[in-house]
Amino acid sequence: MFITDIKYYRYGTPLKKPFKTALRTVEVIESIYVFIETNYDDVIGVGEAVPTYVITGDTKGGIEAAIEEVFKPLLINKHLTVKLLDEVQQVIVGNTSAKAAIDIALYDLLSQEAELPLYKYINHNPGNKTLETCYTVSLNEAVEMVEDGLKYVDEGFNHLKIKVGKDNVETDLSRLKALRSSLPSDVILSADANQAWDEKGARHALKHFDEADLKIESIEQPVGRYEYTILGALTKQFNIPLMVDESLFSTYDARRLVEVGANNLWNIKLMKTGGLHQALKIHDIAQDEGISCMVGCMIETHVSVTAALHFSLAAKQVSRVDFDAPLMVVERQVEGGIVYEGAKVKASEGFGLGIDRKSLYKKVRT
Ligand SMILES: C[C@H](N)C(=O)N[C@H](CCC(=O)O)C(=O)O
Ligand SMILES: [Mg+2]
Repeated sequence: MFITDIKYYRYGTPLKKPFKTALRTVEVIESIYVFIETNYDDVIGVGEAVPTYVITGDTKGGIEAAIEEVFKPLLINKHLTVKLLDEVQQVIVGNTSAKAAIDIALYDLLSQEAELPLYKYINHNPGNKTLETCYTVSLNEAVEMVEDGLKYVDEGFNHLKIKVGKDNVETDLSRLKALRSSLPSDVILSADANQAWDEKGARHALKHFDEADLKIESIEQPVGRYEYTILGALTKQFNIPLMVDESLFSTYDARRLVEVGANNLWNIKLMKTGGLHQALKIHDIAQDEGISCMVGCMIETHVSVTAALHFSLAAKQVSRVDFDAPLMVVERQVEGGIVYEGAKVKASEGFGLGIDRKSLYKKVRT
């Protein structure tokens, strides 16, 4: 099988309500869907990138330029082989979202060719596991956050990830207290600060989180992306487990995080790693170090989140997932792929991603 063309299309999917973090507010998922065509008319690989420039540095124009100027010349007229996965990572630095879309589409093709669902094709520490996604409560006033939290619990979600870090710590804690006292006691609450604090601010916040005794299961990314040493020091100093998110893009990051002792929990996302190929390498480092991983997502739709699900099913260290973004949309654009049953997430039948590629292609092209 060889690659004949690569097509890509922008497509906006409105959210039911704005998604708000300490870093940004989003109202529409701005996907770039990628289709890799082959010499077999009915065999296409599909991928997705999103422009989360505040985290990855990737814009819509940048993603398209990387595909047009770098990945098309690299891939068109090449035979489909596993070697291409390495070449995609090496041909350009950065550009992890464009790499993710291409890597996902290549994995979709490779697993279709092998006539296997993607998670079986990866065959990397295969294990049968049941995964449940958490649901994120956006940063709003306490009353609205409690209202949202109650709704998500009612819909079957037992783990809520609460966004913090935009206002002062006292305000964050009053929101968390309101949630803790309004929700059933067995609901797991975690927090995500999205790099909100400097070192002093993080120490102040984590001290108060420890003292408040609100049974917050973990807190994600208290400080900026390159603050590896501070993350290590905070991990050692405070009781609340720290989850690394924005500081973990590459195997370099993973090794740095191990060195400094930021080893409680890692959040792996395909838009940061440039797809599954690098995510598996980060996973291997986590496995060697006994670090438990969550697989998360940006504000993405079903295509890239389905790829993240297959990765999670195949990767032993992945014990939790944050796949709520596709549930936030007004109307689902993609048929097939990830199946949600309340909080439970499953892969659909079918080879590769199990997505109806042709109907998506038809929809986004017009
Ligand atoms: C959508 C997911 N639940 C989530 O919270 N992801 C954020 C980043 C999302 C974005 O800004 O697109 C995270 O874990 O930091
Ligand atoms: Mg996060």
